[in-house]
Amino acid sequence: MNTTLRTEGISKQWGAFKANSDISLTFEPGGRHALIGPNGAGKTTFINLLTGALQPTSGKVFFGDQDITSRSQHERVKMGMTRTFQINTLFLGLTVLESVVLAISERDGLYRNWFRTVAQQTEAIDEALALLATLRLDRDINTVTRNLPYGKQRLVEIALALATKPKVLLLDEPAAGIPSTDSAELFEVISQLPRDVTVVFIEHDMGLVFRFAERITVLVGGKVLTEGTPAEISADQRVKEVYLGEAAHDE
Ligand SMILES: Nc1ncnc2c1ncn2[C@@H]1O[C@H](COP(=O)(O)OP(=O)(O)OP(=O)(O)O)[C@@H](O)[C@H]1O
Repeated sequence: MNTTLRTEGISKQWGAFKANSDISLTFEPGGRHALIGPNGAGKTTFINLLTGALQPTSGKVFFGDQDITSRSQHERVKMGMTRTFQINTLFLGLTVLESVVLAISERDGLYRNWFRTVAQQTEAIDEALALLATLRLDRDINTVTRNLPYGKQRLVEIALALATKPKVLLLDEPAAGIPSTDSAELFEVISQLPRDVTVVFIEHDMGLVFRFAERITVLVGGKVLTEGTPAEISADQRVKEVYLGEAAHDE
Protein backbone atom coordinates (compact mmCIF):
# COMPACT_ATOMS: atom_id res chain seq x y z
CA MET A 1 0.00 0.00 0.00
CA ASN A 2 1.21 3.47 -0.85
CA THR A 3 1.35 5.25 2.50
CA THR A 4 1.47 8.84 1.40
CA LEU A 5 -0.17 11.06 4.00
CA ARG A 6 -2.35 13.76 2.49
CA THR A 7 -5.11 16.17 3.39
CA GLU A 8 -7.88 17.33 1.11
CA GLY A 9 -9.36 20.76 1.82
CA ILE A 10 -9.13 20.38 5.57
CA SER A 11 -10.56 23.11 7.80
CA LYS A 12 -10.98 23.57 11.54
CA GLN A 13 -13.30 26.18 12.90
CA TRP A 14 -14.12 27.26 16.46
CA GLY A 15 -17.21 29.43 16.31
CA ALA A 16 -16.53 31.99 13.60
CA PHE A 17 -12.76 31.59 13.95
CA LYS A 18 -11.01 29.48 11.31
CA ALA A 19 -7.74 28.05 12.70
CA ASN A 20 -7.19 25.99 9.51
CA SER A 21 -8.78 26.89 6.17
CA ASP A 22 -8.98 24.53 3.22
CA ILE A 23 -5.53 22.97 3.62
CA SER A 24 -4.56 20.42 0.96
CA LEU A 25 -1.09 19.01 1.47
CA THR A 26 0.76 15.85 0.46
CA PHE A 27 3.67 14.40 2.45
CA GLU A 28 5.80 12.19 0.26
CA PRO A 29 6.97 8.94 1.87
CA GLY A 30 10.42 9.23 3.41
CA GLY A 31 10.52 13.03 3.25
CA ARG A 32 11.53 15.56 5.90
CA HIS A 33 8.80 18.16 5.76
CA ALA A 34 8.68 21.31 7.91
CA LEU A 35 5.60 23.35 8.78
CA ILE A 36 6.47 26.96 9.51
CA GLY A 37 4.55 30.15 10.09
CA PRO A 38 4.09 32.95 12.61
CA ASN A 39 2.61 32.31 16.05
CA GLY A 40 -1.04 31.34 15.79
CA ALA A 41 -0.75 30.37 12.10
CA GLY A 42 -2.48 27.05 12.79
CA LYS A 43 0.48 24.63 12.71
CA THR A 44 -0.35 22.72 15.90
CA THR A 45 -4.02 22.60 14.93
CA PHE A 46 -3.02 21.03 11.62
CA ILE A 47 -0.83 18.39 13.33
CA ASN A 48 -3.75 17.63 15.68
CA LEU A 49 -5.99 17.10 12.65
CA LEU A 50 -3.41 14.70 11.20
CA THR A 51 -3.10 12.66 14.41
CA GLY A 52 -6.83 12.59 15.08
CA ALA A 53 -6.55 14.60 18.31
CA LEU A 54 -8.98 17.00 16.60
CA GLN A 55 -11.74 16.33 14.11
CA PRO A 56 -11.89 18.69 11.11
CA THR A 57 -14.94 20.86 10.53
CA SER A 58 -14.65 19.90 6.87
CA GLY A 59 -12.19 18.14 4.57
CA LYS A 60 -10.50 14.77 4.66
CA VAL A 61 -7.26 13.06 5.73
CA PHE A 62 -5.94 10.16 3.67
CA PHE A 63 -3.23 7.69 4.60
CA GLY A 64 -2.36 5.80 1.44
CA ASP A 65 -5.67 4.88 -0.17
CA GLN A 66 -7.62 5.03 3.07
CA ASP A 67 -9.79 7.89 4.25
CA ILE A 68 -8.79 8.07 7.93
CA THR A 69 -10.70 11.26 8.79
CA SER A 70 -12.92 9.55 11.34
CA ARG A 71 -10.29 7.15 12.70
CA SER A 72 -9.26 7.55 16.36
CA GLN A 73 -5.75 8.54 17.43
CA HIS A 74 -5.17 4.98 18.61
CA GLU A 75 -6.18 3.52 15.25
CA ARG A 76 -3.90 5.97 13.44
CA VAL A 77 -0.94 4.92 15.61
CA LYS A 78 -1.69 1.29 14.74
CA MET A 79 -1.76 2.22 11.04
CA GLY A 80 1.66 3.87 11.36
CA MET A 81 1.16 7.54 12.28
CA THR A 82 2.81 8.55 15.54
CA ARG A 83 3.61 11.76 17.37
CA THR A 84 5.88 12.20 20.35
CA PHE A 85 4.48 12.65 23.84
CA GLN A 86 6.17 13.95 26.94
CA ILE A 87 7.67 11.08 28.88
CA ASN A 88 5.38 10.19 31.78
CA THR A 89 6.46 9.45 35.35
CA LEU A 90 6.61 5.70 34.75
CA PHE A 91 9.15 6.02 31.96
CA LEU A 92 11.15 8.74 33.74
CA GLY A 93 11.94 6.25 36.51
CA LEU A 94 13.10 3.49 34.17
CA THR A 95 16.40 3.21 32.38
CA VAL A 96 16.46 4.21 28.73
CA LEU A 97 16.71 0.56 27.64
CA GLU A 98 13.91 -0.58 29.96
CA SER A 99 11.62 2.16 28.62
CA VAL A 100 12.12 1.23 24.99
CA VAL A 101 11.82 -2.52 25.67
CA LEU A 102 8.56 -1.79 27.48
CA ALA A 103 7.24 0.22 24.52
CA ILE A 104 8.21 -2.53 22.04
CA SER A 105 6.64 -5.22 24.25
CA GLU A 106 3.46 -3.15 24.52
CA ARG A 107 3.35 -2.78 20.72
CA ASP A 108 3.67 -6.53 20.26
CA GLY A 109 1.12 -7.31 22.97
CA LEU A 110 3.72 -9.23 24.98
CA TYR A 111 2.50 -7.86 28.31
CA ARG A 112 -0.96 -9.24 27.70
CA ASN A 113 0.58 -12.64 27.20
CA TRP A 114 1.62 -14.26 30.51
CA PHE A 115 3.82 -16.75 28.68
CA ARG A 116 6.65 -14.82 27.12
CA THR A 117 9.45 -16.81 25.62
CA VAL A 118 13.04 -15.86 26.32
CA ALA A 119 13.45 -15.50 22.56
CA GLN A 120 10.66 -12.90 22.44
CA GLN A 121 12.28 -10.92 25.24
CA THR A 122 15.69 -11.15 23.58
CA GLU A 123 14.21 -9.93 20.30
CA ALA A 124 12.64 -6.93 22.04
CA ILE A 125 15.96 -6.08 23.72
CA ASP A 126 17.88 -6.43 20.44
CA GLU A 127 15.37 -4.22 18.64
CA ALA A 128 15.56 -1.61 21.42
CA LEU A 129 19.37 -1.60 21.29
CA ALA A 130 19.35 -1.11 17.52
CA LEU A 131 16.81 1.71 17.81
CA LEU A 132 18.80 3.44 20.55
CA ALA A 133 21.96 3.20 18.45
CA THR A 134 20.14 4.96 15.57
CA LEU A 135 19.30 7.75 18.01
CA ARG A 136 22.88 7.89 19.32
CA LEU A 137 21.71 6.90 22.78
CA ASP A 138 23.80 3.73 22.96
CA ARG A 139 25.98 5.15 25.73
CA ASP A 140 22.94 6.03 27.82
CA ILE A 141 21.01 2.76 27.78
CA ASN A 142 21.52 2.09 31.49
CA THR A 143 20.86 5.65 32.65
CA VAL A 144 17.55 6.36 34.39
CA THR A 145 15.73 8.66 31.96
CA ARG A 146 15.04 11.44 34.48
CA ASN A 147 18.81 11.80 35.00
CA LEU A 148 19.47 12.50 31.33
CA PRO A 149 19.94 16.04 30.01
CA TYR A 150 16.75 17.53 28.58
CA GLY A 151 17.91 17.12 24.96
CA LYS A 152 18.47 13.39 25.44
CA GLN A 153 15.08 13.04 27.13
CA ARG A 154 13.58 14.42 23.89
CA LEU A 155 15.47 11.69 22.01
CA VAL A 156 14.01 9.05 24.35
CA GLU A 157 10.55 10.41 23.50
CA ILE A 158 11.38 9.96 19.83
CA ALA A 159 12.65 6.42 20.56
CA LEU A 160 9.35 5.60 22.29
CA ALA A 161 7.45 6.95 19.28
CA LEU A 162 9.66 4.96 16.88
CA ALA A 163 9.02 1.81 18.92
CA THR A 164 5.50 1.85 17.46
CA LYS A 165 7.18 1.34 14.03
CA PRO A 166 5.64 4.42 12.43
CA LYS A 167 5.58 5.21 8.74
CA VAL A 168 4.98 8.85 9.63
CA LEU A 169 6.51 10.63 12.64
CA LEU A 170 4.92 13.97 13.61
CA LEU A 171 7.01 16.32 15.74
CA ASP A 172 5.67 19.54 17.25
CA GLU A 173 8.72 21.66 18.07
CA PRO A 174 10.96 18.75 19.10
CA ALA A 175 13.78 21.08 20.14
CA ALA A 176 11.65 23.38 22.32
CA GLY A 177 13.41 24.13 25.59
CA ILE A 178 16.70 22.56 24.53
CA PRO A 179 19.86 24.71 24.47
CA SER A 180 20.55 25.76 20.88
CA THR A 181 23.87 23.92 20.90
CA ASP A 182 21.99 20.63 21.45
CA SER A 183 19.06 21.30 19.12
CA ALA A 184 21.17 21.00 15.95
CA GLU A 185 22.38 17.60 17.15
CA LEU A 186 18.80 16.53 17.84
CA PHE A 187 17.80 17.52 14.30
CA GLU A 188 20.81 15.77 12.84
CA VAL A 189 19.64 12.55 14.49
CA ILE A 190 16.07 13.13 13.28
CA SER A 191 17.17 13.80 9.70
CA GLN A 192 19.20 10.61 9.67
CA LEU A 193 16.31 8.36 10.68
CA PRO A 194 15.69 5.53 8.22
CA ARG A 195 14.00 6.64 5.01
CA ASP A 196 11.04 4.36 5.60
CA VAL A 197 9.91 6.98 8.13
CA THR A 198 8.34 10.19 6.84
CA VAL A 199 9.05 13.07 9.24
CA VAL A 200 6.75 16.09 9.52
CA PHE A 201 7.88 18.73 11.98
CA ILE A 202 6.98 22.17 13.30
CA GLU A 203 10.00 24.32 14.09
CA HIS A 204 10.48 28.01 14.79
CA ASP A 205 14.27 28.11 14.40
CA MET A 206 14.73 28.96 10.74
CA GLY A 207 18.38 27.88 10.82
CA LEU A 208 17.28 24.35 11.72
CA VAL A 209 14.39 24.38 9.23
CA PHE A 210 16.54 25.40 6.27
CA ARG A 211 19.28 22.98 7.25
CA PHE A 212 17.15 19.89 7.79
CA ALA A 213 13.88 20.18 5.85
CA GLU A 214 13.58 18.99 2.27
CA ARG A 215 10.17 20.58 1.78
CA ILE A 216 8.65 23.47 3.66
CA THR A 217 5.02 24.53 3.95
CA VAL A 218 4.35 28.07 5.13
CA LEU A 219 1.08 28.58 6.99
CA VAL A 220 -0.25 32.07 7.62
CA GLY A 221 -3.62 32.82 9.21
CA GLY A 222 -4.66 29.16 8.96
CA LYS A 223 -4.00 28.98 5.20
CA VAL A 224 -1.16 27.64 3.10
CA LEU A 225 0.78 30.64 1.83
CA THR A 226 3.19 28.53 -0.18
CA GLU A 227 5.08 25.25 -0.26
CA GLY A 228 8.41 24.31 -1.76
CA THR A 229 12.04 23.36 -1.33
CA PRO A 230 14.15 25.39 1.13
CA ALA A 231 15.68 27.24 -1.85
CA GLU A 232 12.23 28.13 -3.23
CA ILE A 233 10.94 29.23 0.16
CA SER A 234 13.95 31.38 0.99
CA ALA A 235 13.64 33.12 -2.40
CA ASP A 236 9.89 33.76 -2.00
CA GLN A 237 9.25 37.46 -1.45
CA ARG A 238 5.85 36.83 0.23
CA VAL A 239 7.48 34.55 2.78
CA LYS A 240 10.11 37.15 3.53
CA GLU A 241 7.41 39.76 4.04
CA VAL A 242 4.91 37.85 6.17
CA TYR A 243 7.12 35.48 8.04
CA LEU A 244 10.86 35.85 7.77
CA GLY A 245 10.49 39.62 7.92
CA GLU A 246 8.59 39.28 11.16
CA ALA A 247 11.17 36.88 12.58
CA ALA A 248 13.93 39.30 11.67
CA HIS A 249 12.10 42.10 13.51
CA ASP A 250 11.72 39.87 16.59
CA GLU A 251 15.46 39.33 16.88
N1 LIG B 1 -9.42 24.75 21.25
C1 LIG B 1 -9.35 25.95 20.69
N2 LIG B 1 -10.41 26.79 20.72
C2 LIG B 1 -10.35 28.01 20.14
N3 LIG B 1 -9.26 28.49 19.49
C3 LIG B 1 -8.19 27.70 19.43
C4 LIG B 1 -8.16 26.40 20.01
N4 LIG B 1 -6.93 25.85 19.78
C5 LIG B 1 -6.23 26.78 19.09
N5 LIG B 1 -6.97 27.88 18.88
C6 LIG B 1 -6.55 29.09 18.17
O1 LIG B 1 -6.21 28.71 16.84
C7 LIG B 1 -5.11 29.53 16.38
C8 LIG B 1 -4.05 28.63 15.83
O2 LIG B 1 -3.40 27.97 16.94
P1 LIG B 1 -2.22 26.93 16.74
O3 LIG B 1 -1.79 26.52 18.10
O4 LIG B 1 -2.64 25.89 15.78
O5 LIG B 1 -1.13 27.87 16.05
P2 LIG B 1 0.44 27.60 15.86
O6 LIG B 1 0.77 28.00 14.47
O7 LIG B 1 0.78 26.22 16.27
O8 LIG B 1 1.03 28.66 16.88
P3 LIG B 1 2.41 28.65 17.74
O9 LIG B 1 3.52 28.78 16.76
O10 LIG B 1 2.26 29.87 18.60
O11 LIG B 1 2.44 27.36 18.52
C9 LIG B 1 -4.68 30.39 17.54
O12 LIG B 1 -5.23 31.68 17.38
C10 LIG B 1 -5.27 29.69 18.75
O13 LIG B 1 -5.57 30.62 19.78
